[in-house]
Amino acid sequence: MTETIRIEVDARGVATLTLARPDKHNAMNAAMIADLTEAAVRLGRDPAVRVVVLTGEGRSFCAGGDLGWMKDQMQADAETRAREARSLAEMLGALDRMPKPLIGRVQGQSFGGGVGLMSVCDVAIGVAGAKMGLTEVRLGLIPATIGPYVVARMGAANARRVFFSGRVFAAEEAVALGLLAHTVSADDLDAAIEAEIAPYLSAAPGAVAAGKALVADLAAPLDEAQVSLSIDALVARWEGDEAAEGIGAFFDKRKARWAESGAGG
Ligand SMILES: C/C(=C\C(=O)SCCNC(=O)CCNC(=O)[C@H](O)C(C)(C)COP(=O)(O)OP(=O)(O)OC[C@H]1O[C@@H](n2cnc3c(N)ncnc32)[C@H](O)[C@@H]1OP(=O)(O)O)CC(=O)O
Repeated sequence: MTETIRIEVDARGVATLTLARPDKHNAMNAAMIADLTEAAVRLGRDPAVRVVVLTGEGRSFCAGGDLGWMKDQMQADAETRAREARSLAEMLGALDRMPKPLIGRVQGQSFGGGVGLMSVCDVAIGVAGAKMGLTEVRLGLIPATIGPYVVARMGAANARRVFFSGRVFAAEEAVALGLLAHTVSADDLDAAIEAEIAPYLSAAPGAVAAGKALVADLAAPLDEAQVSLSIDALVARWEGDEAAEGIGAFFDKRKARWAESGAGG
C-alpha cells in the first residue's frame, strides 16, 4: 500500500476510504489503482467493517484516470498496455463486488474514471452544483473500462448523450441520470452521509452481502467477455493518434487539434 489513499475505520465499523492525491485532483495512477484494489478486497473481507464510504481529499472527488499514466501506456509494449488496462477493470470489479455497502461521498468535481467510481458505489450523494462528466472524448479516449458500470447506472440512451458529447454537467443532472441518489449543500454533506450509513449498521451483514450480490447479478450481470471488450477498447485508444493528441493538448494546456477525416483512431 502506498500513500495514494487513506483508510480510517471507526468503532462502529464504518470505514472511510479517501482518495489522497489532492494536488492532482485525485487522478488514479498505477499506485492508486493497485491501492484501491487491495483496499476493496481487504475491507470486503474484514468482519469488523460494516460500511465503506468512498471520498476524495481536496477540491475533487476524482479527476479520473491519471493522464500521465495513460501517456506512459502509449509508449509501452502491448503486454504492459493490456496489463495496465486490466488493472483498471479489476479495481472497478473489486469495488463493485465488495460485499459491504459502498457509499460515495462526492464532494467536488468528478470526471471520467471518477464517474466510474461513483457508478460502482451502491449509493452516492453529492454536493449541489458539483461538476462532473464523461469527458474522455475531449481527450481522444472513451469511457471504456468504466463503461459497463456507467451504462448500467444511466442506461444506454443517457450514456449515448454523455459519452459522445463529453459535456460537463452539474450534480443535479447526475441525480436524474441515476449517478447520484440526491444532492445536498456542502455543509450538509456529512450529515447526509451519516443518515445514509445508519440503517446499514442495524442490518444483518450476511444478508446485506447476499442482497448486494443478487442485485448485481440481476441488474447488470458483467461477464468476462464484456470486461475484455472494455479493456480492448481502452488499449485501442492508447494505440491511436487521437489520444496522443488529446492527452498532449491537456498537458500543453491548449485545445486539441483533431484530424479532419472524422474516422481517425
Ligand atoms: C478511466 C478512463 C479515462 C479517464 O478517466 S480519462 C480522464 C478524464 N478526466 C478529465 O478529463 C479531467 C482532466 N482534468 C481537468 O479537466 C482539470 O484538471 C480539472 C479537474 C477540471 C481541474 O482543473 P484546474 O484548472 O482546477 O486544475 P489543473 O488542471 O491545473 O490541475 C491541477 C493538477 O492536477 C493535474 N490533473 C488534473 N486531472 C488530471 C488527470 N486526470 N490526470 C493527471 N493529472 C491530472 C493537472 O495536470 C495539474 O497538475 P500540475 O502538475 O499541477 O500541472 C478510461 C476508462 O474508462 O477505461
